Amino acid sequence: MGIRAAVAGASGYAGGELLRVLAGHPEFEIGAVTAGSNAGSRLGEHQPHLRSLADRVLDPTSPATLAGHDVVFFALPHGESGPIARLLGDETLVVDCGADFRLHDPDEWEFFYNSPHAGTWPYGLPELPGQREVLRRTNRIAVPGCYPTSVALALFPAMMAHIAEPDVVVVAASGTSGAGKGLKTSLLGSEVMGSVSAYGVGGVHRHTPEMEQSLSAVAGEPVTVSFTPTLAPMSRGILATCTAKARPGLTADRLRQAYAAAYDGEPFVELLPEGTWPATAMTLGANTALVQVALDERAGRIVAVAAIDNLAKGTAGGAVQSANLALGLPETVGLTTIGVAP
Ligand SMILES: NC(=O)C1=CN([C@@H]2O[C@H](COP(=O)(O)OP(=O)(O)OC[C@H]3O[C@@H](n4cnc5c(N)ncnc54)[C@H](OP(=O)(O)O)[C@@H]3O)[C@@H](O)[C@H]2O)C=CC1
Ligand SMILES: CC(=O)N[C@@H](CCC(=O)OP(=O)(O)O)C(=O)O
Repeated sequence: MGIRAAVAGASGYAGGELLRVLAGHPEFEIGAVTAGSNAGSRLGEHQPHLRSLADRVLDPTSPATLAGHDVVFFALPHGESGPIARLLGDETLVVDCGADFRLHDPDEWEFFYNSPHAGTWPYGLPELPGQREVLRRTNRIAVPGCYPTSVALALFPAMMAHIAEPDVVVVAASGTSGAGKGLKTSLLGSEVMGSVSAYGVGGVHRHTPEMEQSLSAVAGEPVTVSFTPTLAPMSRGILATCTAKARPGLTADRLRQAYAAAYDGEPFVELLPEGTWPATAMTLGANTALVQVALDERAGRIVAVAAIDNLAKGTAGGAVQSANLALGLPETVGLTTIGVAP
């Protein structure tokens, strides 16, 4: 008998990707699959690509339907997981793909999410210094946001090596699945196709404090991030272009050495060969983050670029990677670096 896992929010994009990963994972057995307004319907109506699970019926999302599992993955809108998670016992590993438990500072939470802070759980990004050990000893995991995953992986080596000033500019492009399944006019095919647009401009996007939290912890000093998200006409993928002023005397060799050292032996993050730049298409369907870095000597800035699949390393793959650690399994089991193309 495998590790029994429930997925709350199974009709959504993140829930669907969790089920795709779990269905191919040798240690997991899929238990309850739950939803909100779509409870009572067949999973196959919402996730037609998950053929072997098509006849499963979605239960309502409640402590009763989620009880009795070894692991519960939440893929609900933020604000929805906290009240239910509190009622699950310590014997259950709870992994929240939503934002509820990511931030340490309650004031930052209230400012960006306009609701009371639910609390803080260990952050599910094993690549951050010391985080793997934290995740091996926890029964609660806050999965990072998709943009913050890409930005932390692009910049933490520079912050850790103290070769970058703590003042960062990020422009990142996301595919439309990042916004979830909810219908929004700006996400209609006719609006998105053939155009790239900025949104959440001017320090108002809720992922900004999460990026600052990770980078500040690694740098050992407050790091400010000016973040501009953009929406690109693709269904999956994030390409984050991040720059920070270089500390005096930094050389291109020293910069590359810092990144090579940080990612040596990492199973899911690859520093690409010099001259090759990440593209979202290189990561689709894989739990991979691809990183490249250069020193812009004219401007005196470090330029780091990361590509991920927002639903894979950016959500479900990252969630399973962290859950593997918390369950004492090999970190890589059930996850792949082999993507799909075109
Ligand atoms: N999409 C992405 O790239 C990423 C998403 N995440 C996070 O994952 C979570 C889910 O996102 P995503 O899959 O994109 O969103 P979707 O809108 O695609 O799916 C939301 C899911 O939550 C269910 N749901 C909605 N409201 C309620 C409720 N009140 N009670 C119970 N269930 C409810 C929906 O069920 P129903 O169909 O019945 O409405 C659906 O299953 C979010 O917190 C998001 O921030 C994190 C990183 C990246
Ligand atoms: C394209 C798009 O709209 N992206 C979403 C990313 C949010 C996401 O999924 O992250 P959370 O887990 O923090 O909700 C946005 O900018 O709000």
